[in-house]
Amino acid sequence: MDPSIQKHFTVVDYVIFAVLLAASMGIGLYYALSGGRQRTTQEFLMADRSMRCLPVSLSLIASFQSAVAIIGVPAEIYTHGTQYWFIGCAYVLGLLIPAHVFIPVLYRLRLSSAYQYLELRFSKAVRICGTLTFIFQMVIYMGVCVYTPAFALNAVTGFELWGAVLATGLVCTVYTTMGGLKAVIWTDVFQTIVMFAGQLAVIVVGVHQTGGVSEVWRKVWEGNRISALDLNPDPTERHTFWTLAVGGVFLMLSLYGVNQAQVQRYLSARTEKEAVRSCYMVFPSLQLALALSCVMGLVMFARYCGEDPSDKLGTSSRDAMVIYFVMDMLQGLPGLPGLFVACLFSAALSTISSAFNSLATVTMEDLIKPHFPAMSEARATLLSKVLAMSYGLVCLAMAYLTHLMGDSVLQVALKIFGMVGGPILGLFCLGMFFPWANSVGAVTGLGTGLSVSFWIGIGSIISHSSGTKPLPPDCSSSFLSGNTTTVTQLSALSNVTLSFYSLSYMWYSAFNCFTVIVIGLIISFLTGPMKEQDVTPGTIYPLLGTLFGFLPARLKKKLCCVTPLGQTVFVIKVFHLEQHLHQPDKIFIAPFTISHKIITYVCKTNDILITLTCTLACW
Ligand SMILES: O=C(O)CCCC[C@@H]1SC[C@@H]2NC(=O)N[C@@H]21
Ligand code: NA
Repeated sequence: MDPSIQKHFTVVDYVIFAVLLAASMGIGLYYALSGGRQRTTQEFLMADRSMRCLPVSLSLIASFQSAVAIIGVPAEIYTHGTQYWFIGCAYVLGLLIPAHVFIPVLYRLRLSSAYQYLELRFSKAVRICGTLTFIFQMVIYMGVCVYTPAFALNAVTGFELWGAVLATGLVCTVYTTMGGLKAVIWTDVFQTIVMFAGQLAVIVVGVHQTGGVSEVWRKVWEGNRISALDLNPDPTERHTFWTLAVGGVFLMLSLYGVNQAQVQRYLSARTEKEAVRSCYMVFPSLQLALALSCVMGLVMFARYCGEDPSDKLGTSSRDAMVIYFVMDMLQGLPGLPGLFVACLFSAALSTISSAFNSLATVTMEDLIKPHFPAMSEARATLLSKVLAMSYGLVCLAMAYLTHLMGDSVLQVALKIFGMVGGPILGLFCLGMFFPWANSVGAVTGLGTGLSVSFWIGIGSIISHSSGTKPLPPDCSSSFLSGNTTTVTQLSALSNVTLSFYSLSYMWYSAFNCFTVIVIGLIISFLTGPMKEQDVTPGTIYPLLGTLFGFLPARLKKKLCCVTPLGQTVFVIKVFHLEQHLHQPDKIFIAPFTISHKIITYVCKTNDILITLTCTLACW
């Protein structure tokens, strides 16, 4: 780092940063000493299921909006243009489906851990697999979230790297351990406000110092950073409308539909309606968060016109460059650098605390309580606190692992979600939408999904086939070419495996989700599909019942009467004539809604009589 450009904090900045940490601790302490004083796991892990939709919705945003997005998205926009902004289109279905599919099923089962669903629907083994997969995903993700702000600060301000990591980790562990989910949710609310404030400050000052909005727009436009709608269907193309708006839906479902950190927030809402409303309220705030970080990237581009400050910064990472830009903008304004650092750490703390708390919850609910049913409430709560602490230490170790990953932090985080979150999403979809899926199919499907996802994920890192060359850095209009020769186009000439490895990481969630479902179904059919009566009521979401839901009432009435949570089944009963027992020895169940009338089609072959009966009513 060239000392002449090293940015330093004034006392005011340190004070603001310290105030942020103190405020978070204060909220944690308040909830440790008020209410039920966190004496029961219902309060510690589920906030007494008493939360209203506003704090829940702000906490839902905070959980997956960390320093990774605050730093990674501007770096992405600076390097590749605004194509990434199209991920905002994925937020529509990415929140509607959780609100109307996952929340109703999971809320009505009154769970504490999302993975209890897997035991109800499949078996304990499936639940354990789901829990362990979730723990693996969140521990790595937490490492990235702890490491990112510390690394970025160290790169620009010489801020002691591991000192910052320790400070963040410890503060977070303390208030999460003491205040439980209530403290985590209310600190998330406070930290989300600080996060937006910090980003806004940088944008306002940045635009002002770059010569005003029109000047910024001109440079950004001529620098070819406003990406057109890229409808290229090539799945190896890193960012296109399809990979972001469609692939992004599966990414959102894996986070906002079935991830324990979010499910726990839905379950902590007072009523199902409050939970659904909180999901709706996430939409505008998530769009705002996305817009702020994208605009920050554009302002940064207008400021530096894509020049590569690697030599000055001593690191080629665009992530560090974002901090350099911020310190450069806010340098002369005492307090603002401190505000941005507070914003960075707020984003990190709110994500890490959510991760800690959800990890402690699933470890208690899924791995410990089932083996120690007689454990006293006091001991269980104490153990939950010890778990939160130990996860804090594990994530510090994972922070170091991130140091080795090298990729842009946004890319690392999104890859983790795709590689591990995708298969978990597939497991839940297999359970909810396919009643005849069984436990063997579920476990095999998950195992296959994870193996394939790591094969692609690690393969892409080793073969360096992922990633598009950055856009030409120049601001002048001469670079309006825009057709960047991507690595993948070159690789198209090579054999299939390479292009298999160069599948865009934005398709990982969708691809892995479908792998789990397809393998899960095949194995289920081979090992004897589940029978209707064996499926726990309330664990199936009758897909077609809802798809038909939009039909006019008259037609719907004719098609199927509406009963709450009814199971709609299409039963195929196979009788072997010689037995004449009329005892079906095979029943296949599919969640089709054809009609509630009992229609029996009989087809006689030489020795088998098959009756198709469509029964019952739809959702
Ligand atoms: O910020 C992070 O820690 C992770 C990167 C963003 C995660 C995804 S991207 C789509 C969705 N929108 C968000 O704000 N977070 C998630
Ligand atoms: Na956060």
